[in-house]
Amino acid sequence: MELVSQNRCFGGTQSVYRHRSEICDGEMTLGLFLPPQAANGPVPLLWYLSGLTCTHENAMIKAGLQRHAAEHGLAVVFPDTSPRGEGVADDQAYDLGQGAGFYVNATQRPWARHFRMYDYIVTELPTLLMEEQPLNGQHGITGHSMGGHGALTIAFRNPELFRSVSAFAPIVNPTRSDWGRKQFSAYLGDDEAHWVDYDACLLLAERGWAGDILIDQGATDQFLDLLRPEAMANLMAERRQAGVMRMQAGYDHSYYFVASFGEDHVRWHAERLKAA
Ligand SMILES: N[C@@H](CCC(=O)N[C@@H](CSC=O)C(=O)NCC(=O)O)C(=O)O
Repeated sequence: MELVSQNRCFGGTQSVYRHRSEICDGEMTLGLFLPPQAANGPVPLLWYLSGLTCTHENAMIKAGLQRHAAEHGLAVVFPDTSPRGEGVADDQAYDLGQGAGFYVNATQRPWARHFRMYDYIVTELPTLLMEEQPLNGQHGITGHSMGGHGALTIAFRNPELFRSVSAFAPIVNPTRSDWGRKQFSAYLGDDEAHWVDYDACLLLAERGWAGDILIDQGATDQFLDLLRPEAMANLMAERRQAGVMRMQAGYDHSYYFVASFGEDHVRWHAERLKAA
């Protein structure tokens, strides 16, 4: 990975790297926070997947996770939300194409060549980070909105890699939402059988999750009808799934909401990754 920038941050370092991705067939950018503890030996890694319109930078500069990660000795990676560049397919809408990869492996033209964010997060980037950074192989995953959808679906499908999971205002049931149906149709085609692997509610119903789950959701989020938190709440109750789902009074969908509950999420992951 090529270092783009590095800043001292809460006794650790906040870096930005660029690297060639074989999976996405192009250049990808990411943020990586290393806590002060990483100077003394490998540390666990928390993955933060961002939402629609975000780059690697939004959460890195707005969520305030570094202070809590430094306290608990966790590294945090902030990947981009899609491949980018002039030769990469895009759409004029904010919720399709660049900045809106939905953490799937696209199978349809013109997306299939570059839009392979599921494999990028699950296979290529973990390998690269483990090779080059002081990480101990314990991974937790969280994310916001589209990134919350990514965190839940990726954890549920890869419990051997991701030991802890949480989400902020996730899209929990994209096969029943306009934040999902439009994108899955474009990226995966119209056969809905191919969408099942990317829907957190459908995956949890089919596979369960052996650990517990933390979800925070603003009760006055402007996108509640698209996020469908009630589908996950009902399912968790039906399945008797261990976890905590909190409807936070007065909070919207913004990074003010994420920053307000970031400390709880970092602690959640630290407790579970250190116990692993
Ligand atoms: N442009 C749209 C919505 C954009 C938006 O709210 N993006 C959120 C994530 S939404 C789900 O994935 C976000 O994180 N934005 C970046 C930020 O820094 O706030 C609109 O305006 O309606």
